[in-house]
Amino acid sequence: MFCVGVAMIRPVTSTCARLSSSYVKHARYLFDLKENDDICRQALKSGSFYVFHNLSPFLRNTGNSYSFPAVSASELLRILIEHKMNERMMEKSVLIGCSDSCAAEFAIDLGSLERSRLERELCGKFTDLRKAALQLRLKDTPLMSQAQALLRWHESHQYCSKTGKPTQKNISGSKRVCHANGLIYYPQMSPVIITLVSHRKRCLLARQDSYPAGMYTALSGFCDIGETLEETVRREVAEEVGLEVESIRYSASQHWPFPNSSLMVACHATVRQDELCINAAEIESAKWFSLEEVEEALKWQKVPPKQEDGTVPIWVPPKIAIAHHLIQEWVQEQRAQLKHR
Ligand SMILES: NC(=O)C1=CN([C@@H]2O[C@H](COP(=O)(O)OP(=O)(O)OC[C@H]3O[C@@H](n4cnc5c(N)ncnc54)[C@H](O)[C@@H]3O)[C@@H](O)[C@H]2O)C=CC1
Ligand SMILES: [Mg+2]
Repeated sequence: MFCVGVAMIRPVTSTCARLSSSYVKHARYLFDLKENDDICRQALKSGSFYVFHNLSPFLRNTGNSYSFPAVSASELLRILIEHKMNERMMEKSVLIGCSDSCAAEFAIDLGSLERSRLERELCGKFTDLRKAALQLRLKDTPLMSQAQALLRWHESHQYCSKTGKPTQKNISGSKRVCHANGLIYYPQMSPVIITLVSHRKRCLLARQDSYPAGMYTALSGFCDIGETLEETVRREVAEEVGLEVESIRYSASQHWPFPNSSLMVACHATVRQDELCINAAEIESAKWFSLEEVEEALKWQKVPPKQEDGTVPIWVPPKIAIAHHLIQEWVQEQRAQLKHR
């Protein structure tokens, strides 16, 4: 048996014999859902739906934490009918994944329905994405961010930039097509590098004037067109703090939904010397930090309160940000080096 609700429709790719790995089966089913409108339309009838209202995700308070719950297809249909909406509105959904048991998962924006009534019916609240990202369990935030990013992309790509005519999404929402000239638009992410620069036993953290008071983080910047990631690291470090990068080491990556979808590529870099020349147009302040100072900054789980002198202690981005991961990684490496000395 392949998957619930799609047995009658022949999948495009899943006919390969001996797909033993469940991960591979899962990936192939997702491919079918993305590419085949009939399979995806069928899956809409049995899938689950994460709901948004004007791009704010729906969260439910579950006592000591918040969840990002999904509604079933039948529940969504009932809501649409009760709110006097056409049931074809379900096709405004975008595919965001499928469960281990191959039940398709969609996201839908119910911004045209009355918000407070929906919140009462679903027993929760539509919450601004930034606030929601801090309230939700860490493991649930990537799905919520991905869903919002895809819905936002569709909302802002309704017209062809060449012909000015409306574009039409395929059922899964993996693309939009301009039928006037056949142009296909795919959801976009902007590549951004984030680099934790270090020199001997200290690392460099910086802040922009738009950051919350006291928050320092690693250097970041969008890739210019035609640049490699390594070139972006070198340019951004030179541009922002006037240092020349000596070596670069890849660490990890992350989808970041604020303010538009970015693919954050996180690296460690070392520099030849430590004299800073800060570019005031981009950076408000940048400083070298010792291991002890970074450990102190990492102690704050949320925005620290003001001290008696009115200043806010130095803190670093929360765990949802890949910057936090980079800084933690550096701390661990420093501690390991101390042990081996
Ligand atoms: N997840 C994380 O840990 C972190 C994420 N970030 C994200 O990284 C991104 C880049 O941060 P910045 O250092 O401010 O970048 P940046 O140093 O490149 O400066 C931003 C400027 O770059 C220009 N720019 C070039 N391409 C752009 C594009 N595709 N979209 C928007 N602006 C573009 C604009 O003039 C913009 O004002 C931001 O979206 C920020 O939210 C930043 C730090 C930590
Ligand atoms: Mg920057």
